[in-house]
Amino acid sequence: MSATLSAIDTAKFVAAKQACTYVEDGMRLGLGTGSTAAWLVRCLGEMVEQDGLRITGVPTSTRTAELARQAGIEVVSLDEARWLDLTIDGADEFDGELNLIKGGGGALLQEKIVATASDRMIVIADATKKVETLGAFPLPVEVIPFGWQTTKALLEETVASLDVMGETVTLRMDGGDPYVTDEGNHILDLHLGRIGNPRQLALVLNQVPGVVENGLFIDICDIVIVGSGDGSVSVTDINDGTTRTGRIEIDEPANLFSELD
Ligand SMILES: O=C[C@H](O)[C@H](O)[C@H](O)COP(=O)(O)O
Repeated sequence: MSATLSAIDTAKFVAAKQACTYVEDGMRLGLGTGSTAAWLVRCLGEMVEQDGLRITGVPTSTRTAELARQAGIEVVSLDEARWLDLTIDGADEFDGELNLIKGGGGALLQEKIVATASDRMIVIADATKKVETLGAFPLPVEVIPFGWQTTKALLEETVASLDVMGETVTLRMDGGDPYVTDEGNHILDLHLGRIGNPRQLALVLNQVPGVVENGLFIDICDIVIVGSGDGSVSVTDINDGTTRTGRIEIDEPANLFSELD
């Protein structure tokens, strides 16, 4: 096993490390899902173990719950926590207004509920996630299994009348079977190419019977932290309109990397 992080893992790691500077003792935290959020969970676990940080975490998927427990983080349900100080999560795309596409890993429903129940949401990402206009990444929509083909047809009809480039809708598969979310639902991926009006689309999609939630996060994210392979980070805060840059020193990547396996 190599002790050197790849540029993409370094970018994710430094973004996660920078996000940890927002975490204070006693906080109730929403813990995102995905490869970037996994770095966050590892970094938080290290702070719990080495610095005695006391936090409770509400995971946004069974995968993250398992990872958090392994990292020594106290895990509670959202109903136990009720309201959270901060949620830190990854994203598939974000634009200049910090609107997001999420759900590439299938966890959008719990992620949106948890982020919405938080005082603040921070997204951690590498630079590939930044886009001028959302939509190159297929937009995930969680639908109930009952009548999903009818829901798919209704979604195709719906997006055809909106300001988007493509209209193809595909059922996400897992091997030979439809992908099943933590809530027992399926995911329809909307290949839109370009989303002209994400705010309108987010509202319209949720009007289609069978749709549980869509992966557009509008007015939910407060801060985006972008990490780079050289250890630099940029922090954009939508509330005060600032972007700051800095650098994270990566002193012991080998130790953190060894926890990946
Ligand atoms: O459902 C998954 C989540 O929305 C992830 O946060 C998103 O897909 C980004 O994942 P990653 O950090 O692995 O690119």
